[in-house]
Amino acid sequence: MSSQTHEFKAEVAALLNLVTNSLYTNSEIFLRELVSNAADALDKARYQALVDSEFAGKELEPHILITIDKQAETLRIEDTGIGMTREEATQNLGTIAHSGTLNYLQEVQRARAAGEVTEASELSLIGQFGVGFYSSFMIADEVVVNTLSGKPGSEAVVWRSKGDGSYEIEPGQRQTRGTSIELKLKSDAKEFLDRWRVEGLIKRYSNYVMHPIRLRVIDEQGEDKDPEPKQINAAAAIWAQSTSELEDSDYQEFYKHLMGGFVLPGDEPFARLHFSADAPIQFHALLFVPGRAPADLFQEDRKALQLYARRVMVMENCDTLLPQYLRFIRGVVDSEDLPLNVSREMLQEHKSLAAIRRQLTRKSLKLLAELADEDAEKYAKLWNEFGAVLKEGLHTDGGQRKELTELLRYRSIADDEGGLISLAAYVEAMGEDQKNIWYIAGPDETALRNSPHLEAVRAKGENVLLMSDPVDEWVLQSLAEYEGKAFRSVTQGELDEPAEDDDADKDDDADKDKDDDADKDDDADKDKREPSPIDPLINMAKVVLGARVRDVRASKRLTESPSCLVDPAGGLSRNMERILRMAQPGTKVGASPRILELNPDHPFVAAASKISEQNKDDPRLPEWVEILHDVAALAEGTVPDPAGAARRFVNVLTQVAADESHGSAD
Ligand SMILES: Nc1ncnc2c1ncn2[C@@H]1O[C@H](COP(=O)(O)OP(=O)(O)OP(=O)(O)O)[C@@H](O)[C@H]1O
Repeated sequence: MSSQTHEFKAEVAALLNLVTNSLYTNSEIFLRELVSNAADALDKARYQALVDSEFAGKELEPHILITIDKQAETLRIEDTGIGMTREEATQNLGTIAHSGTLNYLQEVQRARAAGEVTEASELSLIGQFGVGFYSSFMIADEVVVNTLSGKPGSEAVVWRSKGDGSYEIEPGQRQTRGTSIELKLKSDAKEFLDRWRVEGLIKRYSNYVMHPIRLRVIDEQGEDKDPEPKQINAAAAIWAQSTSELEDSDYQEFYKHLMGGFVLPGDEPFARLHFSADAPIQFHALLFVPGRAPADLFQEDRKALQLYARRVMVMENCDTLLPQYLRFIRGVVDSEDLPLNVSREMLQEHKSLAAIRRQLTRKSLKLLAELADEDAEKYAKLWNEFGAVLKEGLHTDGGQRKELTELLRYRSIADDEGGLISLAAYVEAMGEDQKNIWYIAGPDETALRNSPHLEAVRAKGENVLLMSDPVDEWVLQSLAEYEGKAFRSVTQGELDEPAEDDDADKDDDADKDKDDDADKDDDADKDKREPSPIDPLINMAKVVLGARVRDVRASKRLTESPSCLVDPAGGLSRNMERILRMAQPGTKVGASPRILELNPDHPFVAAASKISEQNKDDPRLPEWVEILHDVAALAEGTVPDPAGAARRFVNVLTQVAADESHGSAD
């Protein structure tokens, strides 16, 4: 087949434009990207040779050769990897493998224009996303790829492009399996013809690539200075070395390699776990808890642990080695006991992996628990990054519930600075009279801290956990109690009642039974209610508010505010309803009427009650009742009719002003 010219897909053209025009400050990353592609190709070849008996080039020694050609002013990165067929070259080098890459680049460009991105933060983002093959156009006027696939019957192809919107593809001459990528360096990129510059970059970014990387230099006269090119990377399986042989700096270097080459100051890992196991399965593991949550923590194709079998990488991202709720952990697992010549799908199912996973899970949780014990400050940072993910485990992994429960941390009203508290510390600080672990849940922590619902509990000197993470109440459904103390919401039921029926609390379905339960509890409440001095106002309020409230009653939880809205005991909390609606848009869950509680000791409530007692037809009463309802809704940010509420407030203020000017006129 002869030479053919193809246009790049639109997104590649856009990417190239961004790469050549915005990323010049970090142009050196191209070498790491190309070396990492070459290493991937070598891993793939090694694996393919094991599973496909027809695969060509089995005799080739896996390695990467970098050639600096000072005479031709080119840099070549060559591997004896899997190679590409014509179709693969068209597909892989003509389109963008990761859709996220383009979005990321656009974001960098936008943020740069707005002055929000520093060079360092951009570098760390590149490390996370990888700009890939196209980064070569940052430093090259032309890129020529010579490749031969190991697939039986493949023909060599040459792919070339100037990065200007099109590429050419034609038959090639390459005789051995693998790929060479030749870069015709731009005039301002001649620094990459310098041996020390290139060697330094390899040591910095690619030292732990598990294949030998060799460097060869051809001088200005075309003379080969290194007929036997020397290896410039360590290529060591650090995880298989004993901990006593390794220094902290070795781990730091390896972590950097694992994270794509960049770790910003302050983002160093929170903890690491390096161990080898012999029975029942032999394996080495080197795991890190990263110092910062990655951008892809909640994405399907996020980075996971690398799986090696006898030093051969068999899976770049093996997400079966740890449960989902530990998905933020990064590292390497290498086992002698895994079969190499099976498909990835079969490997994922292999029973050894389940055994490794059990050990890794147990040890990882222990590592976190130790960190929490030894360095509360560091653990608090870790919790802020990964707490939301860890909490998922309480729902999904009953076997580790105890360990996970001890890892939970909450902010609480006892600490205005936002410090975290464990459940153990909470229970430890409980007074003799306190029966429950109090919490308040809602979307906004500041609103929670200021909530009127806390008043009586706070006045008694009891602490309340603040739960502003959407998963918090879900977690409580699988927890229900800690050390025999039930979790109780300060916004639900009567505060001095014992904990409600657990079953009703645990059920997260807003089904009919649940509502019936809540009704039952509520009716029971009504029957045994003591008479209150504000009963006249309560009766009046029930008439004025009608179906908008489930009930009106005198409050035992308010000491300062005049009113608040509470959820019935045993029913779904307002926050939970909100979360269910978010999780299942269009569902009918929620907005069920709530209970209005009035504070008998508040002067406004007392005055309103006195008026209702003396003259239940007083024209001010309906508006005052509405105001008490408005104030309660306002405190939690759920006023149904803001304009109406504002009008009512102004009416009262106008009245106060009129009374005042009367008073001063007298
Ligand atoms: N040296 C090589 N040998 C064989 N295939 C290669 C080589 N270099 C690149 N490729 C192919 O081209 C594809 C695109 O490479 P590119 O670097 O753009 O993305 P990637 O490596 O898949 O992603 P990332 O760089 O984000 O990890 C690769 O997935 C691979 O299939």
